[in-house]
Amino acid sequence: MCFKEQKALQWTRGSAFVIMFLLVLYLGGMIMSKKVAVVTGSAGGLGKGIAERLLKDGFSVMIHDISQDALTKTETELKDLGDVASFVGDVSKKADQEALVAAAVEKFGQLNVFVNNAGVEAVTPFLKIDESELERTFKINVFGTVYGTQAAAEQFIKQGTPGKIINACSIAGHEAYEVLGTYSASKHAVKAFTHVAAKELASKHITVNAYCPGVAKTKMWDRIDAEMVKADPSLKPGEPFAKFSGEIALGRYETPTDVANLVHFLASEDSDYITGQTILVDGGLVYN
Ligand SMILES: NC(=O)C1=CN([C@@H]2O[C@H](COP(=O)(O)OP(=O)(O)OC[C@H]3O[C@@H](n4cnc5c(N)ncnc54)[C@H](O)[C@@H]3O)[C@@H](O)[C@H]2O)C=CC1
Ligand SMILES: CC(=O)C(C)=O
Repeated sequence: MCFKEQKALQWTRGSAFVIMFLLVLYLGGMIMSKKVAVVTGSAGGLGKGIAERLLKDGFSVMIHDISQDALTKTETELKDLGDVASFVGDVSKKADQEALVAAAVEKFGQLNVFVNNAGVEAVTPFLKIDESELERTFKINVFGTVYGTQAAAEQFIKQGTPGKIINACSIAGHEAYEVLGTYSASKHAVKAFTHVAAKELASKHITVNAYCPGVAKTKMWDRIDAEMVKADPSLKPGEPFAKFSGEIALGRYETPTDVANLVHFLASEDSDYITGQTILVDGGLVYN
């Protein structure tokens, strides 16, 4: 090979190396710049709707639930929408929440949004509320929200990036409803923790807000309806749901999409100047 040919070969090799290097940098940047969201309790109901919307928004999403079977089914359903992975855990256990954040970071490289969606209802006349109901409801709805917020905030601080925490509150966090005393109290506690976490974490560029749905026809409301009928035998199945949703000004019950539209906004840069807010998304039911 003559000197000219050797030079040309060297030049070609050098250029190929530079192009490969730039490509790796570009693809790496693309992967790292893709924002990552975790949604707890997202095997079904409102959480699944939120996960679906965030995937469509371009987030990589770690879905999560206590129910392995439901979670696997949902992951399969969502996988054509984008980067989705799943993690089984119990929000009421601090170690599970830390493991959830670690799994999201290991899978997708970072964390940007954490949605404390998982929650349970409790339907009992006040005089019959017992220790096990108080413990279960507060452990999942309140301890779960605190542990999720702590685990996510620790990760944002470690990354040195801003972050967004979005909690599931409820109309029951603004009003208190008969036979929903324990549930209402737990959602009032979620509201209080949303306020205080927003105040304490603002200096770290972490925002904390909540969505407060009204009456959505998920499995939760199917159970509430059944329990309300049990508590008042004069009611027929479907009547409690019809009574609650009949009071909605916009004339229809809520869908997961209605809730996901608000969470989409709270997860986006458009909400960067909003923190400590518990926003009603109820079609016109509670006004404050
Ligand atoms: N459905 C409604 O009308 C309203 C719901 N909300 C709130 O929205 C959130 C979602 O509600 P829905 O989708 O209706 O409930 P849902 O009962 O239909 O779904 C909740 C999901 O959370 C999971 N989950 C329950 N306990 C868990 C735990 N310890 N750890 C991990 N996952 C757990 C369940 O397996 C389920 O997949 C809840 O926080 C609820 O309180 C608030 C207002 C109204
Ligand atoms: C389920 C719920 O959040 C209610 C009844 O307010």
